[in-house]
Amino acid sequence: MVSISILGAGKIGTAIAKSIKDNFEVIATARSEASLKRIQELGIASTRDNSYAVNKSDIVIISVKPQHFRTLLTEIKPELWIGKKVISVMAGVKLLTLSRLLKGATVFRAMPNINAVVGKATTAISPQKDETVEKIFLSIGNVYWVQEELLDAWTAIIGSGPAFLAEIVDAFALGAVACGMPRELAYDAILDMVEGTVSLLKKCKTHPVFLRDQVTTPAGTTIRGLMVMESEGVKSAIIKTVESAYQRAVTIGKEIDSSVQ
Ligand SMILES: NC(=O)C1=CN([C@@H]2O[C@H](COP(=O)(O)OP(=O)(O)OC[C@H]3O[C@@H](n4cnc5c(N)ncnc54)[C@H](O)[C@@H]3O)[C@@H](O)[C@H]2O)C=CC1
Ligand SMILES: O=C(O)[C@@H]1CCC=N1
Repeated sequence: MVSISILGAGKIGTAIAKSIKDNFEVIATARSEASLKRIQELGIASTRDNSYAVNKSDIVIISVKPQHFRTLLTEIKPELWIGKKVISVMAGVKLLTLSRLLKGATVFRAMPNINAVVGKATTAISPQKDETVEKIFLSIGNVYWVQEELLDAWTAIIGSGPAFLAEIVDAFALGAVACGMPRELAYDAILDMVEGTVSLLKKCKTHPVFLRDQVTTPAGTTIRGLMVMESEGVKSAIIKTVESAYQRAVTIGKEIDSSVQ
């Protein structure tokens, strides 16, 4: 069985570990006693020793925060990278930086999202297709092989996107409460509505603007809401939200890269 180590089993690392543990031999690393125990309770081997984990595995997934990457590397003997496939899910960190630091390894950069927790992640991977790497990420959802140039944008839209959508869902719920709807009912109904809208957009391959126009009855309710969205700059705010997250991914990449020159 192919063995995989997951270095830094936090939110994303643990979601990946849980999904692949039946098809791969998995060992996950963490720093605190509580995290090590939490991983063990999921039926996954765990250790604090990153060198030991890398040494034991064919494939390594790096899922610490970019800011913790350098420290992590100091804990691993450089010769251990030779011959390994190493997949980084860290935001921003470039393939060039990875191959500079992980000499002798074949490096991949993947960007999943938190929907991995329910097997519905949407992951982009670079640089080129590898069956085992693809199998790992198919365990948590859909996989797209893309050019590395797209990964920072992917991070901003697909990686961070669940957080932005969660904010929008919450805003809908607050609106519902403002109109007198009980909060719990509002959340349930809003999530149903979001799911249904997504199905409609996907199934009919409908352009979002066409769907909007189908809902918008002349002199009806929707146009009044759309007028407020327009005057409050909601669309523009969302475009800027994504762009700002993208810029941060680019900056993280530069910061990590310059720290290893
Ligand atoms: N949370 C998300 O939705 C997504 C996160 N990512 C990326 O995944 C990475 C992890 O993000 P999260 O899981 O959200 O963060 P997290 O903070 O939940 O997980 C990181 C874990 O690594 C551990 N860690 C740090 N240094 C370590 C070391 N030297 N040895 C062992 N463990 C160590 C931390 O204690 C923590 O548990 C980041 O680089 C982020 O950019 C990518 C896609 C989505
Ligand atoms: O916020 C972050 O930096 C990470 C990357 C994508 C989602 N979470």
